[in-house]
Amino acid sequence: MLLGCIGDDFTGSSDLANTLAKQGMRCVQYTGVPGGPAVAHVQAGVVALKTRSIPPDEAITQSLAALEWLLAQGCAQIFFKYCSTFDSTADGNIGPVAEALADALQARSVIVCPAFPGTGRSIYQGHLFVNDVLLNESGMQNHPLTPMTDPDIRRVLAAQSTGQVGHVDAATVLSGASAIRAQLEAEGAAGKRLIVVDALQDSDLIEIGAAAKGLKLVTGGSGVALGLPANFGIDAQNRAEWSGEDGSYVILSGSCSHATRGQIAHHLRTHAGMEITAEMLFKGGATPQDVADWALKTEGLPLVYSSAAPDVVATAQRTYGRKESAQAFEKFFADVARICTASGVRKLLTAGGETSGAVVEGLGLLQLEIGPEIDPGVPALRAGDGLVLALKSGNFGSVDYFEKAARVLSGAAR
Ligand SMILES: Nc1ncnc2c1ncn2[C@@H]1O[C@H](COP(=O)(O)OP(=O)(O)OP(=O)(O)O)[C@@H](O)[C@H]1O
Ligand SMILES: O=C(O)[C@@H](O)C(=O)CO
Repeated sequence: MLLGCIGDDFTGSSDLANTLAKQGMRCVQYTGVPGGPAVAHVQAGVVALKTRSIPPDEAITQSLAALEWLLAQGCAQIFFKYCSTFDSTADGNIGPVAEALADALQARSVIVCPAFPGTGRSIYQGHLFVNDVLLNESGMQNHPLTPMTDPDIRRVLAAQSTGQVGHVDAATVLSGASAIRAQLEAEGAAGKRLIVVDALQDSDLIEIGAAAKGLKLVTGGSGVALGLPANFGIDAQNRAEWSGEDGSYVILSGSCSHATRGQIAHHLRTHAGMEITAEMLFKGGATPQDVADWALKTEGLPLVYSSAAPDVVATAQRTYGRKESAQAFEKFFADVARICTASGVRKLLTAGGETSGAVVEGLGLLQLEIGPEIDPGVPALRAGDGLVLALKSGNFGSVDYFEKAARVLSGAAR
């Protein structure tokens, strides 16, 4: 294994694996830290954790365990993947985990670059934009678990780190890989170990990737991984073969993100859907078995969703608790997925990082092979014979994403 990756959620991990696979790396996504060695042909291993919104000390412990396993597989470079909207709580976990990994690897200059221009996320003067608005005006200020209210990534990171935060500005990035590397070294030498790097477009990320050659630790969104495979001499033309599955589908969405809600509204115009509310979970009204039975007997692309507008989510959180309601929905979706796959569903689409993590863990899927891209940041995945999946990050995908994903999972073109 050449490149070892640690993802703080499951959809984000498949987003990273998608980028690496598109750049020709033979890549596998693991659910948590594997119990044994990786098979020999894997060039990039992505250990998917569910550490984005748990207490920082637990996130550090899990991330260091992943690091230990990846180093034992021979990885020369470690990549810590977090969200392109820098999703974090007030305490972390991006800063605490990045610092713990940097300590363990004795890394002096660590890139921090959440940019993903393909999905509209760019960084200019340390500020994160989503398309043409700042992060705190993008809808992310209403996220159920990690509301983002400050667009200055340097300030957000400094508040959750022990050390000072450095910066490589856009003008330096536009000057190319050597200038970026020189500024990274200078910031590191000045004691600023975590260094926010501006990036506006893919060509910036390729230069940042080239500047990262030989660095022990790189952190960011999937975009900054674009330039890393070339450092290992990987040919971008290498692509794994993909064949889909026959059989029925189920779509499960616990994502309350803006893009997902638009995709759901679009999908419900032509497909059947069942909404799950907090009241149904906490006061009774639908069991996972009832819902799975409905999905199993519904033709086409049945959608089960709890996705709701920010005021509905806020009311549920006030009434039942933020953590309690999140966990109740996640467990519910994992149970529905278990019943559906045990009853013959072969194609599973999930929306939302936490939701997808709960489903993949609930199904006990240990590793996922990476198939073709459905939409930027979302690959088709194979969990072994008879089950293919697509794990969609909340804000990813076009408005007709669910139908497109269904086509790719069945082996057709997008
Ligand atoms: N109606 C609801 N009320 C309260 N909480 C909800 C509701 N529906 C879902 N949730 C919870 O909100 C959280 C949504 O997070 P999730 O990561 O799944 O989606 P997302 O934030 O859109 O995706 P991503 O992290 O990929 O951007 C989950 O923990 C889910 O259980
Ligand atoms: O980087 C992103 O935006 C996604 O891969 C993700 O992590 C969302 O959960």
